[in-house]
Amino acid sequence: MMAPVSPTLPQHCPSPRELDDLELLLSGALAPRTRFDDPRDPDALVTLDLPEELRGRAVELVDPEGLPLARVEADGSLTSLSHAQYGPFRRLHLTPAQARSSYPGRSWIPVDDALTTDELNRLRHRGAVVLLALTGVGTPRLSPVALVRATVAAAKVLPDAVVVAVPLAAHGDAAADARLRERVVTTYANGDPVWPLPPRAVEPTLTDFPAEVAEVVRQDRPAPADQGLVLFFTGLSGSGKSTLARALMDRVLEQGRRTVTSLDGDVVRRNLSAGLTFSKADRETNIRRIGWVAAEIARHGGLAVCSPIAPFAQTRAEVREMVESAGGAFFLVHVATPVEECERRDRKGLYAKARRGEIPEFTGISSPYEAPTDASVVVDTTGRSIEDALDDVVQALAESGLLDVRTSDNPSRVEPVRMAAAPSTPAAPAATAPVATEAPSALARPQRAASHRGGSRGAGRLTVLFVCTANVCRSPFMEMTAQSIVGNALEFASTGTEAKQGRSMDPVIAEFLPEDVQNRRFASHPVTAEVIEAADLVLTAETSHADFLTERHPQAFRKIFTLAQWTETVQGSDLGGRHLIEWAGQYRVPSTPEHDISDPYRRGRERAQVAAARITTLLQAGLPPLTRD
Ligand SMILES: Nc1ncnc2c1ncn2[C@@H]1O[C@H](COP(=O)(O)OS(=O)(=O)O)[C@@H](OP(=O)(O)O)[C@H]1O
Ligand SMILES: Nc1ncnc2c1ncn2[C@@H]1O[C@H](COP(=O)(O)OP(=O)(O)O)[C@@H](O)[C@H]1O
Repeated sequence: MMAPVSPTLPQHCPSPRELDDLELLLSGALAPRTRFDDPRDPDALVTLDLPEELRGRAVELVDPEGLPLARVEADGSLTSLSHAQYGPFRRLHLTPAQARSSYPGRSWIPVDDALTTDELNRLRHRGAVVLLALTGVGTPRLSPVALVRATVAAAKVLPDAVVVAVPLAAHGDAAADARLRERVVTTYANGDPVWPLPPRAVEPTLTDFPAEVAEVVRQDRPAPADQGLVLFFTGLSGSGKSTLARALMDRVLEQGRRTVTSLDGDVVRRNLSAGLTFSKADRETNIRRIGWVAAEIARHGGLAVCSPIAPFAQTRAEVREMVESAGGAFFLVHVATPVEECERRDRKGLYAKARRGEIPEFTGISSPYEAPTDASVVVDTTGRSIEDALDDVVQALAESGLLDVRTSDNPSRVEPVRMAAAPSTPAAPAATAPVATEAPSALARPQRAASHRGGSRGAGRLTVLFVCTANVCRSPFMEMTAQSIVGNALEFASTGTEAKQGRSMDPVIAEFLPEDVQNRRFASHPVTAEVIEAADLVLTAETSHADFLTERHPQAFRKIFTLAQWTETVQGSDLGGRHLIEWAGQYRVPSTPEHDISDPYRRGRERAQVAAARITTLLQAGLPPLTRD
């Protein structure tokens, strides 16, 4: 009997294990148990863990999508509200009663792994059989869906076999789970013979299965290098998580074998976790969100690189669990740079603020960081170059068999460049990284078929792309002023994150263009992946433009700066051209709100004049170094 859905009851989504148990309780497969925490459950296995505030109350149990499944009373008794309608192989999920009426008089074979050719040969002599695929959380060595697929494939090899799927979960007590399994199988067989397969002496290999079964097993257990993978960097602010994560992503992208999704702490907080604070609860929510997204990426065989602080061991463990249950591998990198070094770097000035009490709950100062005990690799970046520290991660990854991005055979690898001139921050990397004595090697550059706006790329000439919002005011002003400053030494283009095609330049700011470029024709262009790819350097008006581009074109992040950030970064460097861009990509000063050139469009002549003057000053300082060899 189905009870009507009650809108007034509090709802609760049970864990995957509890959902499996619920299905079997409602189907009668766990008889004599009819409820969670049933006194007739001698092993107290089938339990329901309700949140404190719901205990002792009637509650509606819902599936992860909110479909009400059952009502559980204060005494634990259950009333079915609806049955799960979908899910792979749902048609094979029969209740014991349905199975009995559909398949009387057959032999029952409990199955919890793909069946080998030998095992199937034994079953050939059993006549009509039901292969009872026990697919619950934590039981099969294959994923639940793959177990059913493998069992269906195996049934086709037999003369007369059908498949019934039962989500019999494991509860963490091997002996009690074995008793429960026997009981469930007996309930299904209902007096018909049960033929368990004998235990295996050795683990089968792919050649031990019939071809169709082997194919299912192969797909479900990909080689480590083909598995979904989550690289999770954890450590204090300023420890080097983002730097190492980015450098690693570069390696992956250079290889071109895999795509990669970046879930950087700062970027996630501006998007997925916008509005969250740094309280313990909000940090946990933040990390769980990252974990959820990363696990979904891993589920589809992708690679996610996460770099939040993630200070709590329990939440990191939850992420590991999410990723592993999605079939992915979880590789934890502890960037263990001590707080003293992070504070000395203080790239964002946050430690100083935290010391002054201006930032409450700052990790490492006034909020805890629980160092992992389960890291796959631990890297202290103090006094080491980025490449050197990265090598620890790369080596450990290669040894794990999960990902090999070693580059000894890769001629395009750029060795660390000279660091004679560090950016103006006191925590300049020159202080922590050894100075390489050799001259920087030339960058190997991919051949590009198309160049922006049809302009042919001159021999070795660098292309600088300017970006603002609509490509009618700040970025065209940058493009034309840049041409006036350095002439043909560099190639320039501009675009906008929300630009339309073919709009002309704002006449108000155009008034302030240098004379030699006044009255040039201009038409706006929306940004495209090709435009970003074709540029050697991308300079934006505001941080938001740089973020916009970096999030959509993560492989280009090294060459994307705000104009003011670029100019500040390269001041004092004696490098030039491509080497300068490469160096700045590694050692940029952090972008700050003060770097933004705010939009003067339609805000009057005076604002336009201020913006024009600032852009001109920045270009005069930031472009000439690019023309050096
Ligand atoms: N109170 C406090 N504690 C720690 N960090 C703070 C805080 N307030 C702001 N920030 C800045 O936020 C970045 C850390 O965000 P995360 O999302 O990685 O933190 S957490 O994992 O949720 O704990 C961190 O960036 P990273 O330096 O990249 O780690 C800081 O710049
Ligand atoms: N060996 C190294 N590995 C990583 N970062 C380093 C290293 N040496 C110096 N640094 C500097 O330390 C800072 C680390 O900042 P960041 O990567 O943003 O840290 P986090 O993401 O952990 O906050 C950067 O300025 C980086 O250039």
